[in-house]
Amino acid sequence: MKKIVLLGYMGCGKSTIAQNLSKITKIPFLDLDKCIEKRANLSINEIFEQKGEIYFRKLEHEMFVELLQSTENSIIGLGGGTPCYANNHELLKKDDVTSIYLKASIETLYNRLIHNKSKRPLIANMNEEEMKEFIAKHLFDRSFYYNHAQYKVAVDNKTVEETVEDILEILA
Ligand SMILES: Nc1ncnc2c1ncn2[C@@H]1O[C@H](COP(=O)(O)OP(=O)(O)OP(=O)(O)O)[C@@H](O)[C@H]1O
Ligand SMILES: O=C(O)C1=C[C@@H](O)[C@@H](O)[C@H](O)C1
Ligand SMILES: [Mg+2]
Repeated sequence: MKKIVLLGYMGCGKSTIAQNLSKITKIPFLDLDKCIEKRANLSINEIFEQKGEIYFRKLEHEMFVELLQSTENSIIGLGGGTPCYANNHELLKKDDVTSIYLKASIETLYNRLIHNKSKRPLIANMNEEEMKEFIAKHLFDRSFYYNHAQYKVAVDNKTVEETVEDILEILA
C-alpha cells in the first residue's frame, strides 16, 4: 500500500499535479481538502468561518491519518498547511510513504494565487501588497515543515507535464 504524498504552499500545484500524475500512473488521487469538505459537509471556507481554524486542523489531521491507514495505493494531495500542524510532518517519513515537496518561489505563488484566492480563507481578504508580504513570511515559517518531505521538486517555470515527469523519475 504505497502512498505518494504531495505537499507544499497554497498554489504550488498539489491538486493540479496530482490529478495529472494520477491519469498517467492510474493510481487514484485523493485531495485531502476535498475529503475534509465531504466529511464535514461544508466547504473549506465554511469550516473556517463556522467552526474556526483549530477545528479545521483537527479534522485535517484525522483525515490525513485515515487516508494513510487505508490499504489502497493512492496519491494524496495535502492542504497547504497540513505538514505544519499536529505533528503531521512526522507522517511524511513513514516507510510506505513517498513524500514530495513541490517547491515554488514567492513570485510563482503570488502570480498564481492573485487570480485565485477566494476559495483560500487565509488570503481571501488580502489586497495585493498584503498578500505578497504574507506569502513571503508564511512560506519562510512553513519551509521548516515542508523540508521534512523525502523529496523536493522545484516547480518554477515548469509546465504541469515537466513537473509530472520529474515526479515519475523519483518514483521509477
Ligand atoms: N506549471 C503549473 N503547475 C501547476 N499549476 C499551475 C501551473 N501553471 C499554472 N498553474 C495553476 O496554478 C494553480 C495551482 O493550484 P492548485 O489548486 O493545483 O494548487 P494547490 O497546491 O493544490 O493549492 P491549495 O493548497 O490551495 O489546495 C492552478 O490554478 C493551476 O492551473
Ligand atoms: O495553507 C493552508 O493553511 C491552507 C491551504 C488549503 O489547501 C486549505 O487546506 C486551507 O485553505 C488552509
Ligand atoms: Mg489543492
